Amino acid sequence: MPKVLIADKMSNRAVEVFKARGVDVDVITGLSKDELMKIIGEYDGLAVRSSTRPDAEIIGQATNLKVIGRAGIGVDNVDIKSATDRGVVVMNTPFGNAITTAEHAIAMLFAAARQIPKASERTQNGEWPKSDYKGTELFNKTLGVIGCGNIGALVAERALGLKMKVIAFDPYLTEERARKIGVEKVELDTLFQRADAITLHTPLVESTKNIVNRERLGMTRKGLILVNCARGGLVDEEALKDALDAGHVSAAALDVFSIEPAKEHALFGTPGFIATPHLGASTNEAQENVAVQVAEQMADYLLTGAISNAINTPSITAEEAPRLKPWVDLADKLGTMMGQLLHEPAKSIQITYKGGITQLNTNPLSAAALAGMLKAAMPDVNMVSAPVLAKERGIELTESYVNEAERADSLIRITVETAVRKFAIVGTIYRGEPRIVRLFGVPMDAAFSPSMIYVRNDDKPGFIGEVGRVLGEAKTNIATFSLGRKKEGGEAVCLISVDGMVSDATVAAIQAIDQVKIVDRVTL
Ligand SMILES: NC(=O)C1=CN([C@@H]2O[C@H](COP(=O)(O)OP(=O)(O)OC[C@H]3O[C@@H](n4cnc5c(N)ncnc54)[C@H](O)[C@@H]3O)[C@@H](O)[C@H]2O)C=CC1
Ligand SMILES: O=C(O)CCC(=O)C(=O)O
Repeated sequence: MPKVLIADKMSNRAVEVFKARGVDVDVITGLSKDELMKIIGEYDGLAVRSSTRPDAEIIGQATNLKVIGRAGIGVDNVDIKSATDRGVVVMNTPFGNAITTAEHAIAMLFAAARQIPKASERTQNGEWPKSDYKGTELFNKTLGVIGCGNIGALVAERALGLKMKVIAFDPYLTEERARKIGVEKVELDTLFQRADAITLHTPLVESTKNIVNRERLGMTRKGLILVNCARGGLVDEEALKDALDAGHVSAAALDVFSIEPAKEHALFGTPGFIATPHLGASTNEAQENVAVQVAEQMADYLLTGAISNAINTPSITAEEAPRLKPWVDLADKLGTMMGQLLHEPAKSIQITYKGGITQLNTNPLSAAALAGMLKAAMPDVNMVSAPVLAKERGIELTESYVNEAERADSLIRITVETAVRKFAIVGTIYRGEPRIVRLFGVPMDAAFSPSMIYVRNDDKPGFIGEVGRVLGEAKTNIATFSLGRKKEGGEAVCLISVDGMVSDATVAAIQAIDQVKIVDRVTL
């Protein structure tokens, strides 16, 4: 039974889902990095929010880990590269807390426009400071949305409902989508120049770091309201403090900070400044949504191989997973065989899908073939890490699709090119079993088995008897013997399944047989 650690506080619904699905689950929150490193090796899955930060060192100790699930959207607390290199799937829950976070941004906008927190505090202190708080009406004002994805679009829709004008900057926002949401797509500087209020909804990446900086704040209208419920680091906090102190920015509401938890900050106490402690996703509804979703996704993956909302590998739906399984297995076996028979580095790999299989999601099959091929040199590679590792090693992957397949309903052909040769292996599934139907240009029909001997020989009499003699003398039992040849008397290929692997001496004895050109061992 797979075992999962929930390392951050999340709704107990996650535990209920894991248990109901047959996944063993421990909830241990507040662990130090050292404590987590000591126990992470026991777990197949790690579920986190934002406090736990699975970095390269933690992932390095996670010898059984298959999946990290983020109950939320931002995965900036997870070292995705280390996870990918170790073949660990990283998944998030992209929609479960989006509405709640959009509502928080709108709440922050109102709170900033009317300075509600300070007015409330002073009223409750008995001051009745009515004349100190003349706010800003939002009606008819222009809201600039930076990042118009899930949450940005939800904020835009709500602001339109408040009868604000909404302009948006997002390099990936199409005119069509902008029209559908009802926003005007503008350039970044235009947004800074035209907006009465700006709200941020991008991830923190190189292009968004300090996207609100001193220069851009200088372009804005006097009295600007700024809201950030996305990520700390999007706003240059020092420049914001100066703009608030100068009265150029009238109010700013931050839910997120460049360093969290932000227990002390230069902005604290600045007039017009409002802070919440990264509460964007903190509602019962959102927390239940993300907890249930992350537990279901992780359980699906651990129990069935279905992958949803993964950041670092293609998705496989729950319906697809069982249909793909035999083909993933075939692709892995073909790739593994190829990897063991190649004796020089691959430059490129071409995978051709033929027949009915072209209707399936072939991304996982290509990843499995690559993983199989790389396994000879990198035993820990898997479907998640293989595409990245292949790319890093300069191996070019191309995929092609042919509607018709010869001699079978569906075929997978893997062709690998090295500096000196080009090899191809073709396989199919017949009656539920993976089979090799062509090996290096020679038609054959062979099953895969854990130990195989591959021989390339001249098609001349006496060969089979000689191989039988060598293996008999080595006390090696032959399970199956498959032969194929291009033409009578031409080049032939032979795959022999044996019980247990043969020794170097046996390989040398086969190599010494007259007709033999090449002998190799394949272990699956
Ligand atoms: N405060 C909180 O508790 C929460 C914060 N978040 C954060 O909110 C942010 C937005 O989340 P979603 O809308 O779900 O993400 P999303 O991926 O749906 O949208 C992000 C948008 O930013 C855009 N973008 C990327 N680079 C950009 C750039 N240089 N300039 C402008 N736009 C750019 C993308 O095209 C995309 O449309 C994320 O950083 C997420 O981590 C999400 C949930 C809760
Ligand atoms: O889990 C949380 O409270 C933070 C949510 C968040 O920032 C996210 O989902 O990106």
